[in-house]
Amino acid sequence: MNQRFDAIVVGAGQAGPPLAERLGKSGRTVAVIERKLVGGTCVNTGCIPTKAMVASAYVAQTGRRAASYGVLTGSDVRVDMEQVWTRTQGISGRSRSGVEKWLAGMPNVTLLRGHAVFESPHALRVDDTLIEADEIFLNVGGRAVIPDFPGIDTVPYLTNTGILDLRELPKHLVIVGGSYIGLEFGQMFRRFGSEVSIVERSTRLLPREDPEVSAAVVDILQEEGIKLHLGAECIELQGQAGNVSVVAKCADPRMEVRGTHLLLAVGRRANTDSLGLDKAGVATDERGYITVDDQCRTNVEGIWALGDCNGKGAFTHTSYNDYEIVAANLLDNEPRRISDRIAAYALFIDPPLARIGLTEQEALKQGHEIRIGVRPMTRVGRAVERGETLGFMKVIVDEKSEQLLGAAILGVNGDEAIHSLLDVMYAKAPYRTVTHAVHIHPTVSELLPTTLQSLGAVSGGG
Ligand SMILES: Cc1cc2nc3c(=O)[nH]c(=O)nc-3n(C[C@H](O)[C@H](O)[C@H](O)COP(=O)(O)OP(=O)(O)OC[C@H]3O[C@@H](n4cnc5c(N)ncnc54)[C@H](O)[C@@H]3O)c2cc1C
Ligand SMILES: NC(=O)c1ccc[n+]([C@@H]2O[C@H](COP(=O)([O-])OP(=O)(O)OC[C@H]3O[C@@H](n4cnc5c(N)ncnc54)[C@H](O)[C@@H]3O)[C@@H](O)[C@H]2O)c1
Repeated sequence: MNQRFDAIVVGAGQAGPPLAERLGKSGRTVAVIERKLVGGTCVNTGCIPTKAMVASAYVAQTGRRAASYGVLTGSDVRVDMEQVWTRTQGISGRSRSGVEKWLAGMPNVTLLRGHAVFESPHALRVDDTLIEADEIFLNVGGRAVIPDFPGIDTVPYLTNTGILDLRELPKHLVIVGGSYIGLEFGQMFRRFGSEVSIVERSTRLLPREDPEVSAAVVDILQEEGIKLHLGAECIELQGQAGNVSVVAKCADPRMEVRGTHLLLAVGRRANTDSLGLDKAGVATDERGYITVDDQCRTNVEGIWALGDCNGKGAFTHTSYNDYEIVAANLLDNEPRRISDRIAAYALFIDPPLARIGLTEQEALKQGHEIRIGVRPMTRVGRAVERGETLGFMKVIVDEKSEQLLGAAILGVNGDEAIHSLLDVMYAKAPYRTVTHAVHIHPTVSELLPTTLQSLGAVSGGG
């Protein structure tokens, strides 16, 4: 059977549905093809379920600290994983149904279920149906990398997907990978009551961040009893269900970490290997990401790639921004570009690490003359009042342009407060816009002007 549409969107993740709506409203007939769950990674196995679980973990931790606030709870804090699971699935499921209803109500849009594979540049096969269109938008996302560690075929492991199905608390969770996924799950399960060990190849956690950020995150996690094993080279897996071992053979000294459950969190890869891209002539890079220009256009006329699969971002907000860029260029005659985007992300441990723009290391490497302002959260009134004083704020300013180059807030409410700096960066306004602004007392944001008034000496440039 053959079906023809004006446009096809492959994948109903973060960019596909809003783009389908805009295309449908423009009068085009649109097919959205989804092989699994509408909403993609974020809604079903990523941001939404993990942040729901992080919330449960936060309450558990606050419960343990209750007495220090003068609140008497009367018994030890215990976590019922079955109830955490039910709550998490409820939040994720309601979000998915919302996207399903939204798609069903879109004018000119048809949702087709199945795995899409190219047969030619403008035709995709879904089971026994050939679907054709002049315009094709790929929003196929990614999945967890499964590393080829010796033992991987015999030792049971979890990824970000399987760990969400746990209904009982692991006694000892061993995590390979000390970045976003490893650290968010690591702290969360520690707070639920598991022993947690994190095994990381690099000699420091979050190696892309400035060293003092990595060091402060180490302190936060170790303080909660998480065991960190850094510099873990040449990993080999051993054991069976309930008794797993991660051995780092080249570490000096050789490391062996035993536990009951194993989570692999060593990165993501694009879902481009089963898409038949060769039949369409669509180019990918050496890691399998679809090559795109500044407007998400591939090398083939009439084919675009948006979201995680193009390798230009790895977050929900970057995927959504790709939709905005494609819609602006195609439908609104507005030349929006990926390169206009400022790096922004948060790691949702507690306290969160929020990051925008350049790190200090990146700014220096790019030859900027910079000035740095730092303020510990112990000197932020709101943090003191809340009894959550871990972390610090750091701002990086370009000496010549007087513009903000980047910032990090590792601290309570940092994930919200950082946006006032991000908006000033988008406005390309001088940093004094912030120092002259009057912020609300008592908030974390209130101390951002003060931090910018205390910039240190100039460094770099030469
Ligand atoms: C554990 C975890 C936590 C995360 N937390 C955050 C967070 O807090 N904040 C944040 O910004 N980001 C977070 N992310 C990242 C975020 O989830 C992704 O960046 C985002 O979901 C990418 O969206 P996307 O639209 O590119 O792809 P996806 O959401 O992955 O959607 C792609 C869709 O395409 C479908 N598909 C793939 N191939 C085909 C095919 N051939 N035919 C038909 N359908 C196909 C898939 O089934 C999927 O539904 C997290 C990720 C993980 C794994
Ligand atoms: N808060 C958020 O926004 C959020 C949360 C979770 C995930 N995500 C997204 O998911 C993506 C994937 O996250 P991730 O944490 O799996 O990957 P990542 O690429 O961020 O980090 C992988 C980590 O595993 C380590 N590693 C790689 N190979 C290893 C090996 N052989 N042995 C030991 N350690 C090894 C790396 O050094 C690195 O620290 C992120 O890039 C992010 O975009 C975002």
